[in-house]
Amino acid sequence: MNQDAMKKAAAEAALVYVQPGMIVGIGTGSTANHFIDLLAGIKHKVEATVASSIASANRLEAHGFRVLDLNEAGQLSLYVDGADESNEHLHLVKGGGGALTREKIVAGASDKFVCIADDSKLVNTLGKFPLPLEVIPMAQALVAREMVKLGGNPVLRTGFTTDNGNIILDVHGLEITNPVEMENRLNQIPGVVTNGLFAIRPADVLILAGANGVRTLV
Ligand SMILES: O=C[C@H](O)[C@H](O)[C@H](O)COP(=O)(O)O
Repeated sequence: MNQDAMKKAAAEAALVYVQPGMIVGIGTGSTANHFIDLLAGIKHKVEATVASSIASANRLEAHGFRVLDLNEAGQLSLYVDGADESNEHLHLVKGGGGALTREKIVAGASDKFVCIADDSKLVNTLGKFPLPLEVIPMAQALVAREMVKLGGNPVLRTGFTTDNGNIILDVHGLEITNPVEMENRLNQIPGVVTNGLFAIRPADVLILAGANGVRTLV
């Protein structure tokens, strides 16, 4: 099974969390795209969706789903999304696709966060995948200096603007031994809109697909 087939298998296993009449929060990225396409097969169960990016909203609408504004939808029962890394505590690094801010908002408004991934994403210590920060453009240099002080190497994601009109700094080489402490610390830096650590609000369920099948961590 190749990596994309594993992503699809993880997405398929998440369908059981969709109950009739739900408004489902939907993530962003290639694994979330598989989930959207598979969800279309049980569209009758889904009352509506809330998307974490313009790209996912477009894909959902192309399948004929109703896509609501989060303020209109209120608290959601379920959010399904991929990740770039997870540890065994279901602390995540996200934002490889640049959608981290809206993802963190929708995850924060959801009772259950089901993360779907191929099993290469499970790591002992987070941080091998460069940590994305969404940054207000005028704070780029300030935030970059703060990252160097923390031992990181910030790299501007060139030619990329987030759905919120901001830039992304990908921070290489950060040692993330305490993800909750690091997430809190990065949240204090002026100009950082969101950091890609999802540790204060981790996933509730992690579905991992590998060569030997699918397993679930809770
Ligand atoms: O901003 C993007 C998201 O956090 C994605 O969920 C993450 O990058 C994983 O993407 P993929 O499913 O394409 O591996």
